[in-house]
Amino acid sequence: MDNQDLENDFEAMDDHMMSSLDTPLRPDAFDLTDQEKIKIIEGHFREIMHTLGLDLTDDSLKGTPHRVAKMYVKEIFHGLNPDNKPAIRRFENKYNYNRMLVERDITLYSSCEHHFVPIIGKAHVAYIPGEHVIGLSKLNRIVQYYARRPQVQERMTMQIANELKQALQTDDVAVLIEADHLCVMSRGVNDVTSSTITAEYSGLFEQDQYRNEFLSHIRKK
Ligand SMILES: Nc1nc2c(ncn2[C@@H]2O[C@H](COP(=O)(O)OP(=O)(O)OP(=O)(O)O)[C@@H](O)[C@H]2O)c(=O)[nH]1
Ligand SMILES: [Zn+2]
Repeated sequence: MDNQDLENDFEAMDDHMMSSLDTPLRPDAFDLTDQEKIKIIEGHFREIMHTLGLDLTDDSLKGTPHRVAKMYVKEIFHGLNPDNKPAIRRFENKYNYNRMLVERDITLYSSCEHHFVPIIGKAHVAYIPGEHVIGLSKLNRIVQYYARRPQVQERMTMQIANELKQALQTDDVAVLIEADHLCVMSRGVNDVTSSTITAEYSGLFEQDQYRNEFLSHIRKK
């Protein structure tokens, strides 16, 4: 293998690493309107319920296909559509606040992409402002946007960290997610006590001093 091959190989690897951070979407993912998606999903979900043997003329069940379809498109998978990405306005860091800002215990509801059952947990995020700050609630909104799609926890953690870096124009960000996966708790291995922790540290947070400060803040109650 000559140098050029090696370089091409690294580039391909880079591309792969970049794109593997994105939620896998079809190129024509946004050709349908929300209303069209709801209609199609409703039909498929009716089929699933019918196949399971449920009586769709029953008063309590007949609205379920539509409810599930609307919930998928408008609520729990709302973050698949980039139109729903939170608008984030950057403000000048007028106060020159340059210590750590931690937003802890952010409620996180997501869905496991392997089983389509809930992932429930908390996200803790931190950054060290450079020239810019953003509104506090935008940190929660970024977490919620990436949570509201079929996910694996590792990718969700990285997606949130990357978005924070872009929004805040700094590499000094930390994200830690602790979550319970219903697919582990209520089926399969049926383990109700284990939980999953993932973290991403970049910039100054790669240093022990900053990482430990972040960890001590999120441990305090
Ligand atoms: N790495 C990772 N794995 C996950 C996540 N959520 C669910 N999984 C795992 O995805 C795996 C899917 O594996 P399979 O063996 O195909 O699925 P399964 O037969 O239902 O597996 P069991 O859950 O062991 O019964 C399971 O081990 C899940 O626990 C996640 O966020 N990250
Ligand atoms: Zn799962």
